[in-house]
Amino acid sequence: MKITEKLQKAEREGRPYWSFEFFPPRTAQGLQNLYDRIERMRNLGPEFIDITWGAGGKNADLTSSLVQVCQETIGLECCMHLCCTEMPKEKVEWALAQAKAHGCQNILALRGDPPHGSSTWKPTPGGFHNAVDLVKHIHKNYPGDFCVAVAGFPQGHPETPDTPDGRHQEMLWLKEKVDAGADFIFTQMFYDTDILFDWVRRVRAAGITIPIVPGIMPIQNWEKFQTWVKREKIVVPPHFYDALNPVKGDDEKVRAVGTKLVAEMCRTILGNKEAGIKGLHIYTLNLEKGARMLLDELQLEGRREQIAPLPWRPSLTPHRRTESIRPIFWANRVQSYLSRTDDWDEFPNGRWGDSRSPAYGDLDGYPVSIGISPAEAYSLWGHPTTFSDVAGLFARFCRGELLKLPWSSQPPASETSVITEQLAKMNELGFLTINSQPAVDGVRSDDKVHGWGPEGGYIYQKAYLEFFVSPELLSPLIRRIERDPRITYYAVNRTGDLRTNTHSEGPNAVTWGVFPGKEIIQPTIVEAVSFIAWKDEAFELGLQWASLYPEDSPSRKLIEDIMNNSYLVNIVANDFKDGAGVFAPFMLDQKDNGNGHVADGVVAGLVNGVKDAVNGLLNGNGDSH
Ligand SMILES: Cc1cc2nc3c(=O)[nH]c(=O)nc-3n(C[C@H](O)[C@H](O)[C@H](O)COP(=O)(O)OP(=O)(O)OC[C@H]3O[C@@H](n4cnc5c(N)ncnc54)[C@H](O)[C@@H]3O)c2cc1C
Ligand SMILES: NC(=O)c1ccc[n+]([C@@H]2O[C@H](COP(=O)([O-])OP(=O)(O)OC[C@H]3O[C@@H](n4cnc5c(N)ncnc54)[C@H](O)[C@@H]3O)[C@@H](O)[C@H]2O)c1
Repeated sequence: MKITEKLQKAEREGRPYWSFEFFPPRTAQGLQNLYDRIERMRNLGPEFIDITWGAGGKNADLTSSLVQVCQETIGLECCMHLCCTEMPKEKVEWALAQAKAHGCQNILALRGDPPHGSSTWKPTPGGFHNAVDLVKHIHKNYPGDFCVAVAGFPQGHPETPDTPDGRHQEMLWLKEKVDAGADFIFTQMFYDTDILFDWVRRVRAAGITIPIVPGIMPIQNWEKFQTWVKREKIVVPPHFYDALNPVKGDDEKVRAVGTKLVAEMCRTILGNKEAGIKGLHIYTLNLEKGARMLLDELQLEGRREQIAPLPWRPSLTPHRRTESIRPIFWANRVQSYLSRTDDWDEFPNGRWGDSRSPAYGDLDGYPVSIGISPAEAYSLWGHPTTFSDVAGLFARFCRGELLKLPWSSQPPASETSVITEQLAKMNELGFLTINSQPAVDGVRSDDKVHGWGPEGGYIYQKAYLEFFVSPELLSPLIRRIERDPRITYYAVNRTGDLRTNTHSEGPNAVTWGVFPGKEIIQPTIVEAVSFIAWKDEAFELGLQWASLYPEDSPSRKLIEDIMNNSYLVNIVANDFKDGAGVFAPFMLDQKDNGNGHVADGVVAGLVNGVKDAVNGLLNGNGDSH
């Protein structure tokens, strides 16, 4: 069924509607778990769901098969996102034909963000320039088959100048999409309803009468909230921060307070007669609880009553087909570990979660983006021309003298202060760090530096380091790491050459908390699958940094070379009682005695940033066998 018909029906019945957005998960296990989650979330009564389109057609197969399963098997009306980025017409044809074959009658026609490795959008030869071209193409080639939605930006599109002329021009382009046959508008996320209402007024004044469906991003935890707000440059009203700042260290409280704030925002939207908005589109980020809590808080009319329970049938997830009793008791506790609760991956969402979670890689529905203009990059990082210039930037960041790196959008966390000098030295030695945590052996959960989670608990961490390094420095480092059985590592280059000394594919918990009356909470893990999924993003960010410099410039070439040649490495010092152990293989303070220690003057040489000298020395005498 077309979404416009569903919206008209809800309006005739005088009830609000809501819908959910999901993205194709990054890992196979995440996908399997998402099917079960969507099936459960069907009971929250969404009028329809939509599935995002991976940047540049990446995961196009996955978007298409998610649409198929949701439409045909789970029985939810789907809207498939479709972008123009890196999509020649044949690929667009394929996607539309598949959607039609799967019974999907709704497409969100988008231009898409710039392709991988580029900070500006360029059309693909033989493809489309703007969303409007896609809208026209769909109606011309599939007359009557699809209801077509388009995107609208209450705060203005980031590429449009924020001036009266810019805003006027953007409205004309939105009107052009509508005149080309768009049936309704999904908005970008926002938290300021005044901005939304002002935009709706301008949309209506421009003669656009089609329904507007506002995009609502629940506040799931502090990190995600911050990431999205910064990434999309979303204006947040001061009362949001007044309420969230005091609880930002406790994810459970952030979600509770955030739910109330967002619910109040939704009530304001639905209650504004002039705007005439009748429903909400919830960006779930593939998580269940935020959407559920928001709908519970809103108590919208028609919630639950309208939903007939699904008849029991085997799970869509193959390894759960043998489970015979659902949903409360499971046949086999170990096998059903993941589904013991519907929110096993919700709290607290750690630095990087469990790759089995459908929510793993939640930025992946959208293109990876460094989110920085060339001008900002030059002012932050200048124009590096030697490896030591780059290493110097990393070292300065670790010492708190630089606000951002392409991989680190915020200054180092306070917990990093205890290892600042070691990190800075590592960078000067050629190990470009992008992530770290010190070891922690049972500090209280309300500790100002290392604490997190509910009151009355204790926190533990294994020391962790993640960095880029040249193959020349990697080999001796690995030999030194392998002398200490307490240290595990993964190293992978851009093309996927993986080295590790781990013997298990399963997760290695690196942060865990013990709290009164709860299971152990293990928010941060290291494991091969998520590391491999993450490495694409890590290298991509570096290449985007390079692309901010003009073609053929020394800075672009230098950073591209580093990304193309380096390995991304993570190491875990599993003995969390030995805080210094993680730095031992780097021999930050030692002198060479010809027996496995760095040669006299090498540190000084490295500090001066003479990369070739470093590599030569470490290869020649810095490493022993
Ligand atoms: C609800 C929503 C869902 C999204 N889902 C996805 C997704 O699944 N996958 C993904 O990769 N991205 C997604 N995005 C991001 C989106 O692709 C980007 O924000 C993109 O930059 C804009 O897409 P658009 O369809 O609005 O493009 P367009 O309407 O083509 O606009 C792009 C830019 O060009 C300007 N413009 C518009 N028409 C013209 C014209 N005729 N001539 C010249 N300039 C013009 C606009 O003002 C704007 O600055 C989504 C965004 C929203 C709001
Ligand atoms: N290994 C994996 O499987 C995997 C998967 C996904 C993401 N990640 C990592 O997770 C990060 C995103 O999580 P986050 O938002 O918690 O990260 P973050 O940028 O907030 O940093 C996490 C910790 O690393 C420290 N840190 C930040 N930049 C650093 C740097 N340049 N050098 C040394 N330490 C630094 C911070 O002080 C903080 O303690 C990514 O940057 C990536 O490194 C890893």
